[in-house]
Amino acid sequence: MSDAAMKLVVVGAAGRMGQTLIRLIHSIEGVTLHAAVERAGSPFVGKDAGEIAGLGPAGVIIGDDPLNAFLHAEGVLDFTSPGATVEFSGLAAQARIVHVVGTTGCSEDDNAKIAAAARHARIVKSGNMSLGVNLLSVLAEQAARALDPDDWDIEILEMHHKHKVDAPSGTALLLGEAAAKGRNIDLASKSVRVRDGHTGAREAGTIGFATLRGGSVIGEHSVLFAGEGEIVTLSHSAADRSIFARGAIKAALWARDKKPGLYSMLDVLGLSSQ
Ligand SMILES: NC(=O)C1=CN([C@@H]2O[C@H](COP(=O)(O)OP(=O)(O)OC[C@H]3O[C@@H](n4cnc5c(N)ncnc54)[C@H](OP(=O)(O)O)[C@@H]3O)[C@@H](O)[C@H]2O)C=CC1
Ligand SMILES: O=C(O)C1=N[C@H](C(=O)O)C[C@H](O)C1
Repeated sequence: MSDAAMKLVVVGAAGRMGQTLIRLIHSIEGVTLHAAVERAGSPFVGKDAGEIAGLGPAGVIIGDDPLNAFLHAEGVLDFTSPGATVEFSGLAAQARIVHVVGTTGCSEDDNAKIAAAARHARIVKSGNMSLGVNLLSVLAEQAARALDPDDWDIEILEMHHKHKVDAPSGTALLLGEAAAKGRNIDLASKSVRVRDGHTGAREAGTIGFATLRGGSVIGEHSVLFAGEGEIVTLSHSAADRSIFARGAIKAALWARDKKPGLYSMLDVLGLSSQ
């Protein structure tokens, strides 16, 4: 592996995560900001990425041509939107660079296209890049395995800022998948994503989701195991977006010498159980 700083592109550079990534890349060793990209027509195109992130001039001007940005880079950090991420996965595969995907709200079809791109590219994708949430998912899987589904109901509660556009959050779904794995069930057929009106009693063995949105909340997640007379709650609070950015940069460095494939943060953090 090269000792030189890894050349990274930030797509969605002017977004909440894009700005956080640019500040963090500037402050840590081993990585350098090679290019910054926004969508064509964005008012941020042509502006200095460092200025937009509040650092002062960085000498990297935000462009709108992702393939050109990827060609001489080694990795792309992508916290944008599902449609954009699908496009970037194809371009990153073409440029043979690492693609770290934090974007949430991807459909099954989007995920299939990203998985196809991973035949030629090293992609690390996770609904949450933080160490804490990935550890929480391991604990949720263990608790779900240990607690009898006839006696313990699993509910996942999340709250995010008012600008968030997808629900349930990528993290809530990641935690749901972990709990489903612990119970050896298929999440899609056992999840209850919405409750409204006369729903009838709760069906044993299902995994429920509840979504709150408001203010500037960065990310709150709880997995509740509700039994007769007691509740076990496993939870995580994000106080700063840098936890996600730090994880994304770690993922890019980890994937630098890996073979093409679709990896998760559990792989990056060494928390994967199989
Ligand atoms: N996995 C994780 O750890 C985390 C995941 N996320 C996820 O990351 C995503 C982004 O979140 P956040 O930063 O808050 O959102 P923002 O809306 O603040 O930022 C997204 C940025 O991407 C830009 N963008 C969209 N499409 C394109 C495109 N085709 N080309 C270039 N840029 C594009 C947007 O531009 P425009 O405004 O013009 O559309 C915007 O600047 C969400 O899906 C969120 O859930 C967030 C935090 C952590
Ligand atoms: O949109 C956000 O802000 C976040 N999105 C991710 C998610 O959907 O879980 C991760 C984090 O909670 C912040």
